[in-house]
This record gives sequence, C-alpha cells and structure tokens, in this order.
Amino acid sequence: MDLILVGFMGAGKTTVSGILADDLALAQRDLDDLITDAAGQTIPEIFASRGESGFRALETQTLRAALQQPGILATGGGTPVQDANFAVLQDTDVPVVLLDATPESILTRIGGDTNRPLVQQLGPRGLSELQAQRNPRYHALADLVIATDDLTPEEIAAQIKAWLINRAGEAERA
Ligand SMILES: Nc1ncnc2c1ncn2[C@@H]1O[C@H](COP(=O)(O)OP(=O)(O)OP(=O)(O)O)[C@@H](O)[C@H]1O
Ligand SMILES: O=C(O)C1=C[C@@H](O)[C@@H](O)[C@H](O)C1
Ligand SMILES: [Mg+2]
Repeated sequence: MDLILVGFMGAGKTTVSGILADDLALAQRDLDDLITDAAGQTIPEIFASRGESGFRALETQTLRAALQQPGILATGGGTPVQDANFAVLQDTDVPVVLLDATPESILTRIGGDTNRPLVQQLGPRGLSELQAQRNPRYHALADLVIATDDLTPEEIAAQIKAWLINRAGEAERA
C-alpha cells in the first residue's frame, strides 16, 4: 500500500481516496468494498446475518490482505478500533492520513445514511460519543491530520498530494 486513510464514518475517506488515486494514477482500494465483495453481501446484510463481530472478523482478514497490495487504502471508520488492526496499522511504514471532521459535519454528511448500520443503531448522540471514544486511536496512527469541515474533497486530496510530494523530497535529501 502507498497511502492509508483513517477517520470516522463520513470523514470522506472513500471520496478523497478516489480523487487522489485518479490524480496519482494509483489503485483505489476501499476496505468496506473489499469486505462486501468477499462476502457477497452489503454491510447491513453482514451486520444482520453475522453480527458486528462477524463484520469485524472479515474486516481484520481483509485488512491484512489489502496491505499487501499497492494503491491508496480507504479504511472503514471502525477499522482502527480492533487491537489487531490497530497494531498492523501502527507497524506499517505506509503513511497514514487522518481525515478529521466535527460531529456536526459528520451528522450533516451521513445522519440520514442507511448503509451504515451504526448510524441507525446509535442515533446522533451515540454517534458523536462513539467518535469521541475513537478519536485517540485515529490520532495515534496519523502522520498527517486534515480538518475537513471547511474543505471540499478536491481540496483535501490536493493537500495530501502536496504533503506526499514534500515528504518524498525530504526522503531524497536525507
Ligand atoms: N469534505 C467534504 N465535504 C462535504 N461532504 C463530504 C466531504 N467528504 C465527504 N463528504 C460526503 O460525506 C459522505 C460520506 O463520505 P465517504 O463515504 O467518503 O466517507 P467515509 O469516510 O468513507 O465513511 P465510512 O467510514 O463510513 O466508509 C458522502 O456523501 C460524501 O460525498
Ligand atoms: O465506523 C464503523 O464502525 C463503520 C464504518 C464503515 O466504514 C463500515 O465499515 C461499517 O459501517 C462500520
Ligand atoms: Mg468509506
């Protein structure tokens, strides 16, 4: 993998990874898509038939395989929560970018979404509490943090690209 995006549901990982992958001519890999492809079920179907723990087991398996592939990986919002996933993401040399967003932005973006079971299960308040609980994990992994509230996905992709170019230059000079 060349780059990993982490952050809460609705932070924009899938959207931004698509733009950046196109721009850099890299493969876009979305962990949620890889999981649904492997399972032959949507995320709500996986949660309904196997429970959240069944989804998490698939997520861990799929993450390990995805990290062996080149490209830009958009993780799921809960990926860093499992200790095994967190350890793998912490150990990798691949740069990790955190897309951060306030609970207000998250609710505006995904409050009405039906493809994320936790949005329905938790409601607005529970969702914000879950985000606060997960934030330390996201930040612990991040080599770069982008506050996305007032940026378009294109602007975020451009900031990440500039950071990657600068980072490559620094590595060359070292
Ligand atoms: N910077 C942004 N400004 C406004 N809307 C955004 C921004 N980034 C993403 N969105 C919108 O928010 C919604 C969720 O985005 P996206 O699916 O990329 O999030 P995600 O981080 O991949 O979430 P998940 O963890 O659930 O996979 C989409 O409707 C997308 O268009
Ligand atoms: O934050 C989460 O726990 C999740 C985020 C989504 O990307 C999906 O992986 C799923 O809906 C669970
Ligand atoms: Mg996504």
